[in-house]
Amino acid sequence: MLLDETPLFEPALLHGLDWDNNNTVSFSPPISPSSPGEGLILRPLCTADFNRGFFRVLSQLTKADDVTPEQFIKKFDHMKKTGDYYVIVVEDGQLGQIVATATLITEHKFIHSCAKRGRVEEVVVTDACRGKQLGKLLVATLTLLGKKLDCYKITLECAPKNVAFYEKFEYSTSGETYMQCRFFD
Ligand SMILES: CC(=O)SCCNC(=O)CCNC(=O)[C@H](O)C(C)(C)COP(=O)(O)OP(=O)(O)OC[C@H]1O[C@@H](n2cnc3c(N)ncnc32)[C@H](O)[C@@H]1OP(=O)(O)O
Repeated sequence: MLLDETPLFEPALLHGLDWDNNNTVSFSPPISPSSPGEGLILRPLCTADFNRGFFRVLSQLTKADDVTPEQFIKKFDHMKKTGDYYVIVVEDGQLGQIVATATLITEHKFIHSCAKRGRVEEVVVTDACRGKQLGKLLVATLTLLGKKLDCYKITLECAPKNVAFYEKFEYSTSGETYMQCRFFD
C-alpha cells in the first residue's frame, strides 16, 4: 500500500487561475489559492492525505469514516484516470493536517454543443477553522476553475441554511426541484 504525494490533478491549474481579474468575491484580509493564509497550503488532494485527517474533515459533512487505505487508493486512482475530479484541500502545514476540502466534478454532455457541466460537492471546513474565509476561498477557487475548464454551468445541492453562503458566488436557485432516490446512507 503506497500513500504518496502525487496530486490528483495538475497543481498549476490552481495557481494559474487569474484570481486578481476574475474572482468576484471579496476577502478581508486578502487571501488567494496561492496565499490561503499563514501556514496554510491550498492544493490538489494526494493519497498521503489519508493520514492527514482527510476523512476526519469529510466526516463533519456526512458518513465518511469507514474507508480503508486500499479503498481510498483505488478510488483515487480511478478519479485521477478519468481526469474529471478536482478535489482540493487546505493543509495546515505546521500541524500536517487537512483543515478543509471541496470537490469540482466535470460531467460530459452532448447538449450545449457537447459542453461540460461542473458540480461542486463536499465543501467542508473543519469546525475549528470555520469563519476564517476558507469555505469562501474553496468555492471561489472551484468556481473559477470550472469556468477555466469551459464548463457551461456549475451546479450544487445544499441545505437551505447554506443557500446564503453560495449566493455570495452568484449561485442562485433556479426554480427547479432537487430530487433523489436514495439506496443507502
Ligand atoms: C455543495 C456542498 O458541499 S453543501 C455542504 C456545505 N458544507 C457543510 O454544510 C459542512 C459544514 N459547514 C462548513 O464546513 C462551513 O460552515 C461552510 C463550508 C458552509 C462555510 O465555511 P467557512 O469557512 O466557515 O465560511 P467562511 O469563513 O468562508 O464564510 C464566508 C462568508 O460566508 C458566510 N457564511 C458562512 N457560513 C454560512 C452559512 N451557512 N450561511 C450563510 N452564510 C455563511 C460568513 O458569514 C462569511 O460572510 P462574509 O464574507 O460576508 O464575512
